[in-house]
Amino acid sequence: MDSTQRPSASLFDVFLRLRPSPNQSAERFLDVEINEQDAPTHITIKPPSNDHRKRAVEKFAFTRVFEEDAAQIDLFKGIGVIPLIEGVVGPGSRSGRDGLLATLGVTGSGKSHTILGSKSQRGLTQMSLDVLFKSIDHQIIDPTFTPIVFPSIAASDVSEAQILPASIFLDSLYGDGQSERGYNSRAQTPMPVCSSLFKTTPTRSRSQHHTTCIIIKIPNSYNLYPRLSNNMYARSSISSTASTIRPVTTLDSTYISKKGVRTNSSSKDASSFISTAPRSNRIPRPSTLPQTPSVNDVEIEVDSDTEYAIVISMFEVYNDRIFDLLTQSATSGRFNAQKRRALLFKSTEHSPDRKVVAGLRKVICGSFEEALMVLETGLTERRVAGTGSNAVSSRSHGFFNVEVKKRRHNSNDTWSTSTLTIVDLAGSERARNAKTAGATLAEAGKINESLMYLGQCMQMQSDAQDSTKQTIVPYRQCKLTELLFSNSFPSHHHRPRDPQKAIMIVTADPIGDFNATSQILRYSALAREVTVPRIPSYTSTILSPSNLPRTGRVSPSAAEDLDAEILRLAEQLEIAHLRLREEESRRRAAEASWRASESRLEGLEAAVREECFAEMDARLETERRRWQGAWAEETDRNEEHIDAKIELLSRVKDQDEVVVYEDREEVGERARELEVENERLRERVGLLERERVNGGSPVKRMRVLKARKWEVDMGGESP
Ligand SMILES: Nc1ncnc2c1ncn2[C@@H]1O[C@H](COP(=O)(O)OP(=O)(O)OP(=O)(O)O)[C@@H](O)[C@H]1O
Repeated sequence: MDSTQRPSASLFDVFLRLRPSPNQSAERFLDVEINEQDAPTHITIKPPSNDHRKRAVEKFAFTRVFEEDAAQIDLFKGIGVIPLIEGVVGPGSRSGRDGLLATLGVTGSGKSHTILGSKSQRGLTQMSLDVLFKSIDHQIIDPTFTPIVFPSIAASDVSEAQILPASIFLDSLYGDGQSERGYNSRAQTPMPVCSSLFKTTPTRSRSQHHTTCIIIKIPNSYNLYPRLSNNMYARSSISSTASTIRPVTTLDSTYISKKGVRTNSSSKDASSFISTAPRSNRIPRPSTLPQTPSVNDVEIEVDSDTEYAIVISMFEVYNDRIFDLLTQSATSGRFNAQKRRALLFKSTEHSPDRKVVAGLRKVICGSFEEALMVLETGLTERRVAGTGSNAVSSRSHGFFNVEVKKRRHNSNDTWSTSTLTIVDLAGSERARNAKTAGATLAEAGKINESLMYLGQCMQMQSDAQDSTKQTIVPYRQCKLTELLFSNSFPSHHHRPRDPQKAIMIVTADPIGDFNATSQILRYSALAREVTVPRIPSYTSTILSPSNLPRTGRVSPSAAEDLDAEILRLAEQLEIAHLRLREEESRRRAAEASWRASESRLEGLEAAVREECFAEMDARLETERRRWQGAWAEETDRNEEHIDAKIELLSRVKDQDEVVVYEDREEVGERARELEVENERLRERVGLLERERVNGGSPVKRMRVLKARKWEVDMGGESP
């Protein structure tokens, strides 16, 4: 069992992180196999001693195992997050490659701690953002300072999103004068001092490009904050001429979102979401968030001739439905799932080859602080409810998307986009342990179901190791697996793209729930092995009649042997159970992929039918036209024939008498005359024919041409 022998096309690098336990004396069911030369990659699990039914020892292989003493920074540097960010940024002038970083584990095992950090420690998300912003600091384009770029950034979005700069987004939620001053100082557009309505003011972006934006004085009756009003008008000016600029209340989705595409939320005008936004004290303050571990020593390669824009969006998958985390008034502290509108994961007009979450609100962040505030805002919105297993348990799968847009410096090129997606999965749990009830129990059911599907998909990865067969990953079974895997395979569309690079961190508590943990390890590990301690079989000897005393009682030594045999049989039974469960999960996966293939076949059949019908229709039409042409030709010929007959008859009728020649010479003379006459008439017919073709009625001309064309099509010679 070697974790390094993974298939080259493996979907995830899988790392295991063990959670430290405050209770050092508790019995561990999980042990790490120490590797003298290298970092550990294997663990074994043994059922706890109080569980008498099971004795099988299972061994699992991971890309790397991080023990309890591993710090956040060890994870950050040890699992390949830095290459992942580099990939997304796209070193040099290369375009980026999407990256996915996710955590998986039993509830309370440390997923959120790893990915989002704690009160004192940053998580992988914050460290990734820090490295990203630090690396592109001087090349980042912020529409607050460079409003002219806003339309091009918005136009590069393919997901019918509602895009807005962070300053507007944050002000709309927290704009009661309590925003972080550090943040405000960046967004402070000069107050209008002009007496006229419009004034052009040169502004300077962080990257030192001179731009001009229009500052407009807004009447206070709009109940907006002056700074916000100015910002918004500055943005309005991008797409409007002075004469068409409308009051702030009419700033609408046609400006904010991509051309003409309106989402539910974006159909509200800006003032409505601003004026209804609650004014809360709970504004996230970057300065109070943890500053450690520091990633100042981490550098990634960026192209100096490139400018970047960072667009952040967040959503959660709750009960198999997708909800935007940046649309609700996060600071309200209340949550009303009824009011939230689920979003679709679908192909859009601008993204026909790839499904995207359509209609999200996306925020352009010009700085690390802004990104942190947006992240905190989304996290507040995320559904969090206390359960028996974990006091602050994630009840949904949270997705944090960082889109890195890049284009040549100072150019009008379109932006290319790569996305780093960070996922904090909800934890699996046993309802019995979690003591959940009602809606929370139903949530747990959905969470476990989606994780089961995820498990099936991941198991394909370890199965692919043993077989040379191409495995089909049944990822279309639920939203979660669709979102995680739909980008995992190479695109054969006209715009080929690399599959995403993905990292999965499995978190486990070595003294936690054995059953739940072992289940997750089984499907997430890159390889697995089951062993049972061998006990010789005494059954035949013990139970042989010669060994049984005549009294019918079993001697103490025979009883011990019997116990051992029962134990051995119980272990074999346990292994059989394990294998059965595995087979069942394989069967489910096979059924799912069978269903997926069936639906694909149905699609193919429909497409082929469609094609056949279209071809048949086209042929019928050609045949009909050909027949029509032939019919018209025939009619013309008949008409001519009848005309000729009539002419002949009328000529005969014009002759008063019929002359009978008896002299042979006279007959010959007359025959020659008739031949000459005949020749003359032929010439005349030819002349008339040509006239008819050149100067006849257009309809007749068409008929003749069609008939000739048909003769040519049918292999005849053109005249
Ligand atoms: N490596 C660690 N070091 C220190 N504390 C940790 C570690 N991992 C987890 N914890 C602590 O354990 C508790 C539970 O962790 P966390 O909330 O991250 O679990 P979770 O897996 O995200 O749970 P859920 O799925 O229910 O959201 C938290 O108080 C967290 O601080």
